[in-house]
Amino acid sequence: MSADRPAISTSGRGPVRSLWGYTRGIRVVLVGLLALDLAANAAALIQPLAARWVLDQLEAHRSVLGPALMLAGVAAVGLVLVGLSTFLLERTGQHVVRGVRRGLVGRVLHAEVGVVERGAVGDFLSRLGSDTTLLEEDIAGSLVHAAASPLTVVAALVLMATVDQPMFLLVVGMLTVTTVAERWSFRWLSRATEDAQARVAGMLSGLQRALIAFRTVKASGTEDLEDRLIGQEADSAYRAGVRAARARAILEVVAMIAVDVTFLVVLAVGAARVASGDLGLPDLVAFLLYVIFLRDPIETTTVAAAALSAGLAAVKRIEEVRTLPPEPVTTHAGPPRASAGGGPADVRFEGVWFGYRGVPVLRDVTVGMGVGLTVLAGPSGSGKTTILSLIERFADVERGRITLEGRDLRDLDRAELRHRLAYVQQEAPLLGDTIRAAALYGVPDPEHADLGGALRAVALDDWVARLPDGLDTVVGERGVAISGGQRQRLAVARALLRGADVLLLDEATSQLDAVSERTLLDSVAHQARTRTVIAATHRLSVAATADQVVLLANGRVRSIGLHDELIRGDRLYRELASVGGGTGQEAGRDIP
Ligand SMILES: Nc1ncnc2c1ncn2[C@@H]1O[C@H](COP(=O)(O)OP(=O)(O)OP(=O)(O)O)[C@@H](O)[C@H]1O
Repeated sequence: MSADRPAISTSGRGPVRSLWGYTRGIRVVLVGLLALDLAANAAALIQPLAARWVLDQLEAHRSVLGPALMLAGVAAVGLVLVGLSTFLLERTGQHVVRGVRRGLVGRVLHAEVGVVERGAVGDFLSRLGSDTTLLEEDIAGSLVHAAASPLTVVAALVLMATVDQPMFLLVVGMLTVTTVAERWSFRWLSRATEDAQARVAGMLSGLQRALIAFRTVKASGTEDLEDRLIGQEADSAYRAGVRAARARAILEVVAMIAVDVTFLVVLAVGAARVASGDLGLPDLVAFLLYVIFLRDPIETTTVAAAALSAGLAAVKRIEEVRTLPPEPVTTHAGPPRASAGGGPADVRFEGVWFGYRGVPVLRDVTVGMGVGLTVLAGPSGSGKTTILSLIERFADVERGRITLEGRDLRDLDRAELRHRLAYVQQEAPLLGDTIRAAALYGVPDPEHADLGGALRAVALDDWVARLPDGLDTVVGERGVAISGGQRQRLAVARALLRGADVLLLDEATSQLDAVSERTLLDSVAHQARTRTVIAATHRLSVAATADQVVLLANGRVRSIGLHDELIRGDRLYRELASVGGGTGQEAGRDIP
């Protein structure tokens, strides 16, 4: 199969709205956390006033014990509140991210086959991993702080206004200039973060591609080439990361300069006003303490806003996966006619047309496939796998219809349909870490499944018996510890155990030796006595025992008949049988 892989399309919703959407269900908690954060900040806000009280008491030669105790008490309460709110914020962030991650996994697994196959796997992984990690920092660090800290700044400003209005206006002016300057850095930061995340995704996709084809990479001596290509993505991610770090550093420095310059200006202006008698010394000290106090919420606001803009870049990428369309649900699906294992199920294609993104692949295909073995033959690219995919409803036909027992597949619930089918895909990947788990994967009633019988049917029983751990032998997620032929046979065993009415085999014997293939074909033939077995293959040895052979060429049904009939009557088939497989669509065009 071939497939070009365009990037995952962008979603229409703005990232801020999406981020807000993630907090559904915990908004009350967030409000509580905001209150906690504000209480912690309020405790800090009281301190300058308490300090002024201490100074006033000193000036008036009165006892400072009361105000001093209050100062210490407020500081202690403030510290406890800060610790509590930091922990609860982190926990809430983790909670939100868990929900987003689970949602993403569900989305990808329930999306349409075509949509997922067009996206690069590494890209999905990076969105699930590093993008959601950024989001976690974002939620914990910014949502609440970004709301609480500006409020604290406003409260500090209000208190400043009560102390001295001219100096209050001075502080407001300086903060306004700072905010405008910071906006530039935010944009810069957001772009750089988005770029860095996309590069990390590119790096993961590249590595994943190279690891899947690891032996080919080794055999082709292209380790250095792959190293360079993947390394380039890592370099680009580094450069984007540095740009983001620069923007973040500038932001923080701008914020700190603003506070420091404001402090100096307030000190100079305030000292002049104290000298002229317009301002009392305790007022100036309280005012200066407020300016120093501002450093913290301003820094927090800046860091939170920086995390927010970085997080929003991640949200954008997360949303692109979260909005993947799921496989459409058949709302008008009626009750199933028979359950899996319930007997004969014929599949009919009636004038079926289908293509991938506008390029026709199947053209007016009409064929019936009932109980027995149907072999789909034809040159490479003639549409054999596509026929199996359409039966599984990985995609729907464009024109015509496919029926199962007379009912249009589009009228059947997908899950119900797939329950009645068993499919062995070309690469026969194994899911499950042991032989037992791999063979029972997706089997409806694993406790009562005849595992031994299925392994015998595919001639794996002797091999398994010789293994020290038998059925519990670990074969690895991708079955790398076993040979290609054994993997195929295990995949067929799994399909047999599903007890489905229709068995779909895509090149399921391509890696088997003649003896193993014979054994497997006998099992298939046995299955075909009561079931519909449809096998796409280049190995026309399979076709010799078939009840019918459907020869495809250029997406059309060229001939239907028994193997011997086609050998006698079709030159293309004869050629395919003699060379053991087609070499391309050309064969279909050249031979009349
Ligand atoms: N996901 C896809 N996106 C775009 N084109 C595709 C996709 N899958 C298959 N095709 C194209 O459709 C045509 C038929 O492919 P298909 O895999 O059905 O052929 P096949 O007969 O099974 O080939 P083979 O024997 O080589 O496995 C090919 O030209 C292929 O490039």
